[in-house]
Amino acid sequence: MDLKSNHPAPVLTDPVPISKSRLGIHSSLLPYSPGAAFSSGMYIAIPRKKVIPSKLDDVRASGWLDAMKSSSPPRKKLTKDTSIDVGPDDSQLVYLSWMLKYPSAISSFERIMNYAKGKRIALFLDYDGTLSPIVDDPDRAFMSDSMRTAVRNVANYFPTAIISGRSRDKVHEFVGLTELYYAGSHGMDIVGPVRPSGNDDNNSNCIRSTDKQGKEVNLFQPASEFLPLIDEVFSSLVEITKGIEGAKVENNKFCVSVHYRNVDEKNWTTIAKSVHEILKGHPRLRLTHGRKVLEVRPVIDWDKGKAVEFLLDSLGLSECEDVLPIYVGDDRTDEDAFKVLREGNRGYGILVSSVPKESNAFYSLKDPSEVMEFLNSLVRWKKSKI
Ligand SMILES: O=P(O)(O)OC[C@H]1O[C@H](O[C@H]2O[C@H](CO)[C@@H](O)[C@H](O)[C@H]2O)[C@H](O)[C@@H](O)[C@@H]1O
Repeated sequence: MDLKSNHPAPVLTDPVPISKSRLGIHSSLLPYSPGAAFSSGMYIAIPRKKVIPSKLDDVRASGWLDAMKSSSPPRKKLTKDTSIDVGPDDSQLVYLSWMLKYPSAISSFERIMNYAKGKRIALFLDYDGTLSPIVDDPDRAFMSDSMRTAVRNVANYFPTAIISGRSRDKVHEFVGLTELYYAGSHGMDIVGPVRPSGNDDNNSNCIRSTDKQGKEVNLFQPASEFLPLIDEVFSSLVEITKGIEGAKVENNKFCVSVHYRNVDEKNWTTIAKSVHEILKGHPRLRLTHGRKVLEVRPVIDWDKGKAVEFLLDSLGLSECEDVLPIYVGDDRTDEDAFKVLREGNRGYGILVSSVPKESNAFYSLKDPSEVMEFLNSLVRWKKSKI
């Protein structure tokens, strides 16, 4: 295998993801990595700030527990930028008012397609909660056959990539299609096309390889040096949480998920404390919050937004006025991608949510069944143009 790519290397920075700043976790509570710990020269050193204290009170003070509680549809709903308590009768009204800000991508379909006229659409899809419904057992989050058909059809007409927090192998196994590109571990493990220009690469994290079908691809793993550490931390987390009923630790290759969906709420503090204990010994790792899951990942400046940029570049679609990227996702980690599209005024983020949430997305869809409807509409629209 020879080394190819000219994508810029990730730079280690002070990571304050949207999710954290929104959740009240101050950046100084996140672990930092001393630059000296990195060997590849890819990273810019930043000074180590605060060491996270280990006391249980600090787990609470850092906002972890609040974040854990808010990681499932809460009784508190958001109207505009305000949190208020509402009764069940009001919830529909609140949802409708939220949809004024994030209109349905189905009812706005014509408008989106008017904007897409003359443009090439590139599609990016999250997996859990977007293509498959959220279920209690992460190993059984299967997508339906009809969704698979919809994704296959859409990938026949538009360059399409799945960008998931899961390991790339796992999400590929769940989706089971060869027509698309896959990015696992929140974009830290990408198999993308060999760039059309065939440009050579001086980035050691990008490797020219072949996929299972024998097609030439680029494998990009910006956190490859973290692999042994992630394995070690995975084992420690399995060990430290094994007495907590319902806890499940998932190895996602370049990140680790600690699930608490099936843990009694009275034990969430114990879960938080366990993860906190592990993280405080590993300043090169940080925490993000997902849907009833704590995710431990390397401190590198790489996320789903960067993965979208990388894939657009690999597809020869970056810096093109006539390209319209659309990203569909449901999770806090998808906000990084929504933000990239919104800030660059480049394309549309579509948030999948049945409850009001502040987001960097432009549009919304209620659930995976609406995602499927949207994908089918895209295919019908494209066919009508041919
Ligand atoms: O980026 P994604 O594809 O959305 O992956 C994010 C996490 O999804 C999975 O967990 C979530 O879905 C599970 C199955 O429905 C659910 O049980 C869990 O509570 C959710 O957090 C996956 O298991 C994680 O590893 C991913 O990081």
